[in-house]
Amino acid sequence: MRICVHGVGYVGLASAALFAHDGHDVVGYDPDEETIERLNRGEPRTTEPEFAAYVGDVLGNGLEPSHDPVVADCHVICVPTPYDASVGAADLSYVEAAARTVADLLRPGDAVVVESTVPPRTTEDVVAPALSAAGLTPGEDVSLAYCPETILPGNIAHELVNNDRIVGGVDDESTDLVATLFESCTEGTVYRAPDASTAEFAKLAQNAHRDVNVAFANELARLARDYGIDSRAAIDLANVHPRVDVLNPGPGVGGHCLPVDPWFLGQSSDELDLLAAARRVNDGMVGFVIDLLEASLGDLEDRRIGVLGVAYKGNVDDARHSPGLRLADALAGRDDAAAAVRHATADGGDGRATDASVDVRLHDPHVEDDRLVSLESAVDGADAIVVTAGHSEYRNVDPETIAAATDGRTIVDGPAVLDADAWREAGFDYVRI
Ligand SMILES: NC(=O)C1=CN([C@@H]2O[C@H](COP(=O)(O)OP(=O)(O)OC[C@H]3O[C@@H](n4cnc5c(N)ncnc54)[C@H](O)[C@@H]3O)[C@@H](O)[C@H]2O)C=CC1
Ligand SMILES: CC(=O)N[C@@H]1[C@@H](OP(=O)(O)OP(=O)(O)OC[C@H]2O[C@@H](n3ccc(=O)[nH]c3=O)[C@H](O)[C@@H]2O)O[C@H](C(=O)O)[C@@H](O)[C@@H]1O
Repeated sequence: MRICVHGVGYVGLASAALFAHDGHDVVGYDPDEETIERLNRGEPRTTEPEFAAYVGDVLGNGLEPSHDPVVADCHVICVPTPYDASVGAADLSYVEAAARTVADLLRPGDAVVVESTVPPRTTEDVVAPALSAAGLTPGEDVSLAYCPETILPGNIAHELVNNDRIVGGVDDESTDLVATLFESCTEGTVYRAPDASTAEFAKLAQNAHRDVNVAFANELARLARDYGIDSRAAIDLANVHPRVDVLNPGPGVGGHCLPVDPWFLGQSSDELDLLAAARRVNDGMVGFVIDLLEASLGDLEDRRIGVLGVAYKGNVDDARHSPGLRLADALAGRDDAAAAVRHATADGGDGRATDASVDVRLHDPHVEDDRLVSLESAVDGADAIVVTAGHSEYRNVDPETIAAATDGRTIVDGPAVLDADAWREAGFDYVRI
């Protein structure tokens, strides 16, 4: 089958490679020139060697990167779906643009799959009408189904092939056709949803579930501090119960999925309550880190703080909705950060931005960003260091070497990746969430 994947970022490239490995003739279309050039050079944008090898096996050999979309038996839409906080809704402009592109290429009998994460009813109410505008009706002339992607950045090569899938079409024939396509290329079970909207809802429910569960761990961490208890020790003990599985607290929930998907779920409903509270708890962790810094340093005015890790979590290169960047903005007292934190706490949460102007130095070994400096510069003369992403590189940093460079002796270990004893022995006030 000839398949055209629209958008070859993190998700589209993975899907395109999956289809190519199954023997399909795949074109990976992206309007971003650099993305296509990188692929043409055989340099996919990933920090995961296994996934790079998986893509490398098919690049130019079943998977052709392209600046132009092409006629195909199946079109797969993997474009961005950011959250537009100014209007409190998903920005579906990329999905709409991709659907219009597909509409111009569609032939009777072709199939269209939406993989982008979208609010419930998007496939039915946004994609289907855009496709129909060019004359072919989904469910009658062409197939249309929603099949969410569930790969975990950090473990893409494994999850791409092994995760179960959900497929929901605008009619049974669409569901069957797309489910059969995925059954052929994956090892997991492919579940048929009653319709596209149920599949969209289920995807969002998965991410909202994780967001709420991280919020639970984060709230326990804040409670534990008030009792002078190490939250991680308490959580480990709580987890010995066979039906309890508390996640890890940390400096906040980042990435472009968990922080936005609960809002997608509540976009056309007034019922969002627990999920909104969880969002406030997770966004408020930046304020909690500032509390920890103040407890150790006192007033933060004119302090120098090294923030290590601006990726949204350990060992990835993606800095979207990064807790590290939000902390840096809040410490520097930037207006946009203050506004974001106020937004998160509008209902009385306790995240906050400082009024102080702090000299923040950012470091990350995986992310490309002009604001980043070397590790040496990030810690040089620092009053405190905060680890905000649990990259493997930070585990091996020698506390004695850092102590020789810093002015202060405060370290806040957000994801708890450091050797507490070693840092304490080097004279640091070691604090973990
Ligand atoms: N990154 C992840 O781990 C996961 C992401 N998702 C969802 O998948 C979707 C895509 O996310 P990512 O791959 O992370 O985004 P991304 O930003 O890495 O990639 C999206 C690509 O789409 C391209 N694009 C933009 N407009 C286009 C158009 N009209 N036609 C064709 N291509 C276009 C962009 O140039 C970009 O390369 C989002 O809805 C996201 O929520 C779902 C599961 C996992
Ligand atoms: C339900 C679920 O596990 N969804 C996954 C999630 O990927 P993502 O990398 O965003 O998830 P993650 O590893 O939980 O990390 C999200 C954020 O939550 C934080 N986090 C995570 C787990 C934890 O115990 N504590 C914690 O603080 C991370 O540090 C990070 O900032 O969202 C992806 C997506 O939809 O984009 C999805 O494909 C993935 O399967």
